[in-house]
Amino acid sequence: MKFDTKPLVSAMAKFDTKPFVSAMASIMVMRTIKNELIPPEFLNFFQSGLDHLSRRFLAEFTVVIEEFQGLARNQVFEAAEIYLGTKAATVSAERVKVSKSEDHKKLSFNIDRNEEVNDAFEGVSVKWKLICIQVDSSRIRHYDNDSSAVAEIRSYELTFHKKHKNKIFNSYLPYVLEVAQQIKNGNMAIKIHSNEYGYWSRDEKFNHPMSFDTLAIDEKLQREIVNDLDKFVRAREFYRRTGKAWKRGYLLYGPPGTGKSSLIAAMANYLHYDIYDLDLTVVGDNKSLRQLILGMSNRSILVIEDIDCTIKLQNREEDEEASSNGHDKVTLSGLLNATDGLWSCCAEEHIIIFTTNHKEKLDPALLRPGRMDKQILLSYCSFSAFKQLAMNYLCVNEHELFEKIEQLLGQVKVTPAEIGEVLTKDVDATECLQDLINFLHTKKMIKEEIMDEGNVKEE
Ligand SMILES: Nc1ncnc2c1ncn2[C@@H]1O[C@H](COP(=O)(O)OP(=O)(O)OP(=O)(O)O)[C@@H](O)[C@H]1O
Ligand SMILES: [Mg+2]
Repeated sequence: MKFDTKPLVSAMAKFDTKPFVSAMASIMVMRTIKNELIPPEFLNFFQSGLDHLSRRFLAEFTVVIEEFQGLARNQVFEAAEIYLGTKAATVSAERVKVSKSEDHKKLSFNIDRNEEVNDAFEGVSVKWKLICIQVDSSRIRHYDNDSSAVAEIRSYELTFHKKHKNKIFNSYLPYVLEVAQQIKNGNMAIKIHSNEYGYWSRDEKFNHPMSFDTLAIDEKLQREIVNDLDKFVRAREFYRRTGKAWKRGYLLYGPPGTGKSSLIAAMANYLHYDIYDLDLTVVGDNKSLRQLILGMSNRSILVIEDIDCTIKLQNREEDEEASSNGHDKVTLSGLLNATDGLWSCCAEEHIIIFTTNHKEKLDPALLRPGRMDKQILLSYCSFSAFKQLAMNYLCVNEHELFEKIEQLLGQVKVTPAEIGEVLTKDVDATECLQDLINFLHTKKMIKEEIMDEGNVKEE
C-alpha cells in the first residue's frame, strides 16, 4: 500500500504550529513503521489507531450512519449504499462486490466491508468507509434470530474536514439521497411491504400488472387522479415553502370488486413508489403504529384497506379513556396522529390511502375536510369502463354486441370484477360477449323480481 503524503503536507502548511508538526511527524513515522514492520495480522488494529490520530490532528469530522434506527432501517444508510454502489463501480475502491438479484434490472456494485471510497462534491473531498462489526445476534432487535448466531452491525463513516460541515449536511447528504432515489427509480422493482411482528417485511416484489392503461374507470375520473398525482410529485417546492408535510391522503370507497385495490396498484406502478400495506389488526398499540410509519421510506404509499372493519376505531373521548386504563390498542386518534400529526412530517412524499366498502360507517373525524385530500368513489361499471375491460380481456375495441351491452349496463349494476370473470370464461370474443349479455339479462330479471316483491309487500 502506498502512503500518500499530499494531504498531510498541505495540512501541515495550513496549521504551522510546532506541536502539530511534531504530531504529524510522529504519525508519518508510525505509518512507515506500519507499512514496513507490522505483521499483517495486527495491521487493522494499528490502522484504526492511526486513523484516530490523523483525525484529531487533521481536524477531520466523521459522521456515522448506522444501518438501523431501532427497528427501522435508516434511510440515509440505504441511500448511501445505493449511491456508493455507483462510485464503487467507477472510482477509487480497491475491492467491490457485485450482485444482481431478481428485483434488479441491472448489476449492483457495492463497496466491501472496511473498504474506503473517496468522493468529491463541489470541491470538497470526502471519504466513505463501510464498517462491519460482528456481534451475537440475540443482542440485535431487528435481527432474525433463527438464521444465525452471529449478526453484523453495519454502518458507514463519512469523513471530511470539519470546516465543510455545513456544506456536507445541507448540500452533500441531500444530494446523496436524491441521486439514490433516482437510481432506485430506474433500477429497482417496486416492493410491497407488509407488517408482521411490529416491523415491515423487506423484500417482496410488487408484481401487480395494473396500470392506468388497463384500469377500467371513468375517463374523466382517471384524468383527474393522474393530474392530482403529477401535481403532488412536482410540489416539493410548494410543501417546503408552506411548511406543510409533503403527503397526500386518498379515501377510496365503493362496493367490492369495483377496482379500489386495482387503483392502488395502478398508482404505485405509475409513481414507481413502494407500497406499505398496513394490517392494523396486528399492530399492538399506537406506539408500534408510529414506529411502523417512521420505518417507511420516502416516496411510498401507505395503504390501509377496509378501514371500517380492520379495527374498531373509537372516538377521541373513548381513546383517552382507553389509554388512561392502560389498554394497548391502536386508537383512532393514534391513527390520525400517526398519519397526520407533526412527526409524520419527517418523511417526504408519502401517499396515504384508506379503502372502505362503507363510507357511511366511518368516524366523521376521518372524513373531516383537510384530512383526506381526495375522496374517490369507485362505482359500478359504466359503458366506457366496460370497453376498457373488453380491450384488456378480449383485445376488442368495437363489436356489434356492444350496443346491447351498453343498453343493459344502463339498467343493472355490475362490477368490473364480475364482468372480468365472465369475459375470461371463453376464448372466443363473441361468445364471451354473448355470455355477458346473458349474465346482465339474468341480473336484470333478478332485480325486477326483487322490486316486484318490494311492491307486493308495500301494498
Ligand atoms: N376498475 C377496474 N378495472 C380493471 N379491473 C378491475 C376493476 N375493478 C375490478 N377489476 C378486476 O376485479 C378484480 C378485483 O378488483 P379489486 O380487488 O380492485 O376490487 P376492490 O374494489 O378492491 O374490492 P374489495 O372492496 O373487495 O377490496 C381485480 O383483480 C381486477 O381483475
Ligand atoms: Mg380491495
